Amino acid sequence: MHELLTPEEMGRADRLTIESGIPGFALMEAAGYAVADAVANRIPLGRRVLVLAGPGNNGGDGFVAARVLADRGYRVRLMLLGTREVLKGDAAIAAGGWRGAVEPASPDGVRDADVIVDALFGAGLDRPLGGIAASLVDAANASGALIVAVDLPSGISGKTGAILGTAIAAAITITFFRRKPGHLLYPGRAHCGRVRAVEIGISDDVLAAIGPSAFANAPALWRAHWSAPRADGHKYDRGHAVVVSGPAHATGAARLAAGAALRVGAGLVTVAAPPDAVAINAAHLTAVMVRGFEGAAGLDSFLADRRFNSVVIGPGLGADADTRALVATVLAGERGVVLDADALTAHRDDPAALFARIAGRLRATVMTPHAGEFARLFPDLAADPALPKTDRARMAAARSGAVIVLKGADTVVAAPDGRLAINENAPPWLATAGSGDVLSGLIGGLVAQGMPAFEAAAMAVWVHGAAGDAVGPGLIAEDLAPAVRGVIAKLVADTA
Ligand SMILES: NC(=O)C1=CN([C@@H]2O[C@H](COP(=O)(O)OP(=O)(O)OC[C@H]3O[C@@H](n4cnc5c(N)ncnc54)[C@H](O)[C@@H]3O)[C@@H](O)[C@H]2O)[C@@H](O)CC1
Ligand SMILES: [K+]
Repeated sequence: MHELLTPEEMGRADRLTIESGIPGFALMEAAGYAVADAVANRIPLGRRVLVLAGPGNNGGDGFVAARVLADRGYRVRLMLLGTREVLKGDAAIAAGGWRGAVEPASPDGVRDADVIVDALFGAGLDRPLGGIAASLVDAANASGALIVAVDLPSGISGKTGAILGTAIAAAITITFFRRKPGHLLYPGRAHCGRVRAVEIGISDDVLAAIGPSAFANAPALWRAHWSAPRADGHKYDRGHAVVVSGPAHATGAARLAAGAALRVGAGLVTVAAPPDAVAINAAHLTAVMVRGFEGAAGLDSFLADRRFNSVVIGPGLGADADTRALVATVLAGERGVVLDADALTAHRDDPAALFARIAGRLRATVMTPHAGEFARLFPDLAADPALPKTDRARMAAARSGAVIVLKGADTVVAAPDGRLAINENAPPWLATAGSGDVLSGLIGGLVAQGMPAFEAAAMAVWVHGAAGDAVGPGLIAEDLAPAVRGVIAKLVADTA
């Protein structure tokens, strides 16, 4: 159930199902029943329900839910946005089954309800809410009633999670078949409350025919590409990750990354340090090894050892020409590379030169920008307000040839081939100094173990979120690597 469908893909799922012989109204009935069940599961019989129905099929679902809830003994009122004549097709049939009064839309009438069923707009929302629709939404939000949204909170784009005008703040959202990107992307996510995707009679064959390319970031997406150590295994089977350290005054980031790479299962991890930073790194590290190198030429001979199979570079380095030279050296080798922080910012004046180096590579390349770093490398994509975060990440991946981890509360991982994962397990405690260094180390550790770039990046983002969740309030970056242990243990147990 980790596949996501855009509203457009969901419309295709609907059409393919209807073409296969299932009437559209059967889908609407199933949808309306599921909404009624969601209300009935939480609210005692006899309570007051107000259904806000819109002019399209989302409103049709609302009519069905109203009928079912009234039949079950709830006191149901229904308010319609527009006149009955606007209802077409299945929505008109659904309205025909509703025996109660149809109240005209009026914000003043949005009161005296324990529950509001928001069936104003779903997948068909195509412009910002204004006028009476916006007033109804604002009145519902202010009413204090528990709001159950049908498919999407009205005003939220299912494709992008953007608020179009104003939007319902739901406690529960019942969506159909599969979730939509707008349920996972902010600000939409914050408006959905708890989201449940329910079956309404669309078959998995339809899913296969559509071939979704966006997914919620869950173990099902990458678990098959990661394995626990073999019983007869050896540390040399688990890869050797390298993390490049900054100078003496900026070494902590590399150690955070190195510790994370080791915890997530790399067999060996070495911090490659400039001469002035060897001693300080060595003083702080135990299982992680330290070796010195001097300049790009020094790093090049260091990396001549083919057993190193991933390199994390950027944290603590400084956004300057020396860093660009080190990055060029690292990218010239045939091993997985994670570019983070200053390795990205150092290329702000000529991102195309960086992308040209990545283009020729055969091995995994992952870039992990936060929004600011992203804007430095992809200023046009960042500045285009019409592009949702998903499209920005996808276009950046296609342009650069790297897997892009566009970080944030709803981190998006995009592959150059268009595959996309939206992460949803990161707690706000992760927004703290050094947290990103840990993430780049996790990716480097997984790439060292032989995982492909997209799967490694998605798994690392998920492990990072789960570790952050395990630590909880008061989290500092140093807590994350130790917490990875429990996350991996649970992953192994769950999929044993
Ligand atoms: N696609 C499917 O598989 C199924 C869809 N169903 C329901 O159908 C919904 C989609 O139905 P529709 O495509 O009719 O779309 P909606 O019911 O979401 O809305 C479409 C109507 O709203 C109008 N509209 C859009 N934005 C507006 C705005 N800002 N202000 C005023 N009017 C606006 C449109 O002109 C159109 O009349 C889904 O969200 C879901 O609830 C369900 O019945 C079950 C099956
Ligand atoms: K809705």
